[in-house]
Amino acid sequence: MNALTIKRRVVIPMRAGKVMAEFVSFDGDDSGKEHIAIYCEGKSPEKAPVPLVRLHSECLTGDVFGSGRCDCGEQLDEAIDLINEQGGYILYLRQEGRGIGLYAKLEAYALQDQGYDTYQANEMLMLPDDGRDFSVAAEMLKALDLTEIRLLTNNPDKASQLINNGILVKELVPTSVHVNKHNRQYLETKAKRKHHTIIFDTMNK
Ligand SMILES: Nc1nc2c(ncn2[C@@H]2O[C@H](COP(=O)(O)OP(=O)(O)OP(=O)(O)O)[C@@H](O)[C@H]2O)c(=O)[nH]1
Ligand SMILES: [Zn+2]
Repeated sequence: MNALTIKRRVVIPMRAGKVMAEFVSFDGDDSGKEHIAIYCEGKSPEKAPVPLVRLHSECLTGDVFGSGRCDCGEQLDEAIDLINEQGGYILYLRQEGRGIGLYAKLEAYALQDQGYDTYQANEMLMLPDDGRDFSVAAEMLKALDLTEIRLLTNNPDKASQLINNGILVKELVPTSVHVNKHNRQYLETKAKRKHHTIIFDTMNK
């Protein structure tokens, strides 16, 4: 993965002006994917000397349309709340469907409707069960001068990929789990097959 440099910083008032965020674009990524960093200064930045960072993989269905098949939309809202409070960054990574793209994710959903789990469905399509390479996130962090972070995630692979790419993850901050009858099996499968730290006894049915 090439080193990246900052291309542009632009302020965007989010949530009807209640959350002021800076959107940052980058030069140097040959993949052509338009990954974005979203920065909030935080209302009490002195309380969190090591910045909070969320790596969020794009999920059009969840992030934009509030799909109940996953919990991406709720997790994104939570991350915005936290960085607005504590200060920090969301790296919004254009890795729809864990890297397989939106159309393929819809194919995978159709297979899940026939009984396959979230990883088997990808494999049935001859696609990686999780094709995400987070080295680009490490390069985005370096371009932002962030080499020590607190990482908001339940996914151990995000932390290990960042560490392997030169980022010091000083703390793992768990993200909430938002369960419903449509996404329970998806969440359970992530915990079982990919060791996500998901605590089910706090989840509603
Ligand atoms: N292929 C596939 N992708 C899915 C499915 N459900 C959700 N996704 C994608 O999974 C990704 C979820 O990303 P994140 O929330 O950043 O990551 P995570 O691995 O769940 O880890 P956390 O940091 O703990 O939330 C998004 O790109 C979604 O589009 C599915 O059933 N199949
Ligand atoms: Zn989702």
